[in-house]
Amino acid sequence: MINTLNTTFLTNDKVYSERGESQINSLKASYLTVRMFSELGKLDAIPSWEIVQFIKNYRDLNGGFSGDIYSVYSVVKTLTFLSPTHTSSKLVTYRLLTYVTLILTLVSLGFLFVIRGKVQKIKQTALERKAQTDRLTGLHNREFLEQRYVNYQSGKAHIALLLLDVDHFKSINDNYGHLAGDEVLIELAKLLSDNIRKTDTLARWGGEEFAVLCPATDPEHANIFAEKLRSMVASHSFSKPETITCSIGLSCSHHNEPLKSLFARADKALYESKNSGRNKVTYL
Ligand SMILES: Nc1nc2c(ncn2[C@@H]2O[C@H](COP(=O)(O)OP(=O)(O)OP(=O)(O)O)[C@@H](O)[C@H]2O)c(=O)[nH]1
Repeated sequence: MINTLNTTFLTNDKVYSERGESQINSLKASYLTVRMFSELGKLDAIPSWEIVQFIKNYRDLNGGFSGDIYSVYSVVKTLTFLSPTHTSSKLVTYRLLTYVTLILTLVSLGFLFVIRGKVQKIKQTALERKAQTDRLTGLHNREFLEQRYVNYQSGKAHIALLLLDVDHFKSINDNYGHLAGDEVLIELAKLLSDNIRKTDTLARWGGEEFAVLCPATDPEHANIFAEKLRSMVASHSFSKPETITCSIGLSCSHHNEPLKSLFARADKALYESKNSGRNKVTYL
């Protein structure tokens, strides 16, 4: 197209015009504008830089465009922008960008979904752990021990339950203060947890009372273990007061015995240990 224009409209004095002769800029401009519009369908075939270059040849002496040529230049620019190739390539780009954005959004959403699920699980686990943990000592609480008992019950072996209660704990509070009493409970919790098997479950049953569940433990070994704990507590050096003792009630489960009845015997045994002078182990 540019060659055609060149040969058709180039005048002797190298000025383009409507009729190939005119030196009037406005005529050149209007012709080129109309021509560009009519070529709109073919605009794809002409690289825009070629057209732009063509028009740039009309720079004035100072290197700028005269008003008319400048308007043609602008029209070409606009037409180039509106040309099907330009539009369609833009459309492809937009479409591509949309797909990429969509994929990125989906991936991000999926990622967020997974993260959210994990955070929720962590929160849930933390909540469950909190609900099953004694705040003062950090030991498991009664609810946790009850659940463990159900798990232990799957086997046929004995399960031993020890109830351990600090002797005269009220007098510790009275003589040394409630905080010192708390410290005794914390120290005792650590001492006990350091001296049970990994398979045993230690819990703070309430107040100054602790419980130990020992799976696969017959009465003979449960007695030996309870006695070991009792003497260990009695000989341990605590902060304030230095010495404390504890009484222990012990029972071993019969086949499929509910925790309630196992606990009732251990509690009765503990009561007997207290009544027979404390710092003792009783098995029932
Ligand atoms: N410091 C402290 N004291 C507690 C806590 N829980 C319960 N107690 C106290 O423990 C004391 C238990 O007293 P009692 O039930 O009379 O038993 P005891 O003085 O240990 O006497 P015996 O069990 O018969 O040897 C009460 O004074 C409770 O207030 C606790 O978390 N911290």
